[in-house]
Amino acid sequence: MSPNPPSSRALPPLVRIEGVTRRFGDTVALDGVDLDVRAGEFFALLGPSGCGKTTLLRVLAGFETPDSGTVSLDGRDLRGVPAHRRPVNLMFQSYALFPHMSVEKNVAYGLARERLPRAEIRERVAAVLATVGLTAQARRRPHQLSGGQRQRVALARAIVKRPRLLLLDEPLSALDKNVRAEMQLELKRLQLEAGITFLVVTHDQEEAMSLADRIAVLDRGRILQVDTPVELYRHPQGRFVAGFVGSNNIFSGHLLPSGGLDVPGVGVLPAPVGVGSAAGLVAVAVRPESIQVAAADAKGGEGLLHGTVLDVSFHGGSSRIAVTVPALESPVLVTASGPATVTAGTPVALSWDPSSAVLVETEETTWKTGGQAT
Ligand SMILES: Nc1ncnc2c1ncn2[C@@H]1O[C@H](COP(=O)(O)OP(=O)(O)OP(=O)(O)O)[C@@H](O)[C@H]1O
Repeated sequence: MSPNPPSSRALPPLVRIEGVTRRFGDTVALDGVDLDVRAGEFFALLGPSGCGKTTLLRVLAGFETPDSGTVSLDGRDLRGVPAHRRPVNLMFQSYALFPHMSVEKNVAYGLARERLPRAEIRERVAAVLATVGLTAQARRRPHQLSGGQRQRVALARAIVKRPRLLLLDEPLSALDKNVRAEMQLELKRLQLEAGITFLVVTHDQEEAMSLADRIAVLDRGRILQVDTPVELYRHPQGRFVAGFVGSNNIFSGHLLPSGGLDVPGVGVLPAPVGVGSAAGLVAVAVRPESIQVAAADAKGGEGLLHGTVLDVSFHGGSSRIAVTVPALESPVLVTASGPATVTAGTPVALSWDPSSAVLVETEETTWKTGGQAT
């Protein structure tokens, strides 16, 4: 069930970020960022290391002041509102638990500082510990807990204050892979139950895809695209997003008026249809699962990409095949369902439906995305 029913889309955003820029010396950490986050949304900021994700969270939390631009929450300008007076909570990467305090004391800490009545604190802490499944561990200290349990304590501590907005900086990065998958589900459940808007920062695209209702992709302090996971995957705007969100094969060439993409040294490949003509070099992306692989002696040669299997790996439900193609810098990646029928060293021909190819860059758009290689 979507926590963000269509009717809520008409509401004004919970968070509105307009033209926010933050520089550190010569580094432009945030470069004119505009972003709206809706109430009740699970929103992810996704981007490579150093793109400005943490700085944006710190601006929202009130730990960082933008050089220019504004941030408002529920329509209220946050300029001049100190961090502790914002209805916002930031959960740190390291969880920052007090080692000498029990789980329940860690969770109660923020409420005690607000001088709430003891009975209310006890009640709220007990309720939130039950929500995160830590009632039995209430008396333990952080070092007596597993990584996943520590993460739950940090979440409990953030949720118990009932913020309007919870900011999570790489919340699952300290956990190993299996626990991470479990905690992703847990985070989603908690978000729905607590009814709090979550803004999570991650450099892990799979994590962003599985958690978020919408994702903003950042690179070098700029937002490149804001969309649902499905839209980002299907319609990436630009080469960077195409290469960063899910794996992709990107071919550079010229679109032919008769159809097809003429890739220098390779030949004419199936290209997207209905994109009109674009002068100059363009980049076309084809997802690994859209590519069919066949033995190289398959009939015909038109629109086929010939290469040699470099590597095959089996992942349970699917296989990943890497194919080297002379004149292309990186191997072409193919995902086949089930075990692969080809082995390393086999000459193969690759093909795909033109409709599965997406035009992600033209010379006109290159400057907007910075034209990064992926
Ligand atoms: N206090 C600071 N002083 C100087 N430079 C800073 C400061 N904080 C951040 N930066 C720089 O600003 C840029 C953005 O940093 P930020 O921490 O926001 O990136 P990030 O996307 O969160 O990266 P990561 O995923 O590695 O945490 C980086 O180049 C970083 O070195």
